Amino acid sequence: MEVLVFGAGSLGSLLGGLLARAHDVTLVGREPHVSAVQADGLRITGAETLETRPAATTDATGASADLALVTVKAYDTEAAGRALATGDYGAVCSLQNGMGNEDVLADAVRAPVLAGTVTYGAGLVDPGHVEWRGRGTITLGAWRPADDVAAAERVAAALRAADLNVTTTVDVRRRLWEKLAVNAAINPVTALARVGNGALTEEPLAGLARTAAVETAGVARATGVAISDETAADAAATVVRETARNRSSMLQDVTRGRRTEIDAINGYVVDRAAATDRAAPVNRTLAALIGGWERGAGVGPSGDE
Ligand SMILES: NC(=O)C1=CN([C@@H]2O[C@H](COP(=O)(O)OP(=O)(O)OC[C@H]3O[C@@H](n4cnc5c(N)ncnc54)[C@H](O)[C@@H]3O)[C@@H](O)[C@H]2O)C=CC1
Ligand SMILES: CC(C)(CO)C(=O)C(=O)O
Repeated sequence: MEVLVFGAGSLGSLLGGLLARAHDVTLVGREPHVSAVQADGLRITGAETLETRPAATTDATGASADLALVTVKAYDTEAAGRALATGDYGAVCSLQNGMGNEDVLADAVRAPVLAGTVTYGAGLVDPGHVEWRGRGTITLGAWRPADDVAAAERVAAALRAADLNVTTTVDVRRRLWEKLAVNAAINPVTALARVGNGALTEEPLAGLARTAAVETAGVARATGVAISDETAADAAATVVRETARNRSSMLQDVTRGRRTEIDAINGYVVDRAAATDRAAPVNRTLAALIGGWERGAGVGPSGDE
């Protein structure tokens, strides 16, 4: 299969490198990473060590592939959609955190849009070198009911052919909302308190994170997605325990002075709460504090290094 990975940063480089074991992969990224991959290939270290040689480019204009995986940060999805709209793809699949990405892509491209959640962990440590920080699972599904569910099965089979751990779901919206509850609970609390994920096992941060997750579940239900308070709270608490030694992506962003994905996480919860006449005071406060920091620190607009 021809696979284009739009957003060759941490996650995109890891998945693109792993997929290159079985498929014809092109990474779309930025310099100096792209030149390093073109010159010396891509090195993966960590959970496994391997060297692969995907193609790499900074310009996807007019490209075509059986599958485009989107792995840019949420604030770059519109630009990714515009670039992908110039090309021809069998399917376009977002593997990003946060909500709203799939709708942006579906409005931009003609191909079926798939959504996926990823619990693999990755970090780009040097140009041409990505660290595989955790094995995980990819859960995929078709975004719009009219989209071909068979496309999700084809993509899942292709990813499995490269030894990725993939499941499919007929209810990917629910899966995305569950992940949203986890990110809404952990990311801003760790970023604001400047603590690793494990600190959220103890009060007062445990209670704050739990309230953000439960509030997110209430907003999900108001939009027609059935997630119980317990499911959301337990999902967040489980991820806190399983990733106790990790620093969340939002904590890493604020400590590096980079834009965060707050708008697509707690900001999204606040928007959907307003649209369904619900209150989401904890998510609103967390979003306002991180958003206020972003404006005060002058980060963006692309958030890139
Ligand atoms: N890093 C991880 O372990 C995981 C990340 N995610 C999610 O995956 C998404 C990506 O995260 P990361 O890989 O960590 O971010 P990242 O910032 O490392 O990678 C994104 C890359 O996209 C590139 N990019 C953005 N716009 C571009 C454009 N127009 N043309 C070419 N390249 C472009 C940037 O240069 C950057 O290198 C986020 O939504 C994140 O929340 C989800 C699970 C795990
Ligand atoms: C699950 C979690 C919170 C792990 O750190 C994450 O997805 C992130 O840091 O963005």
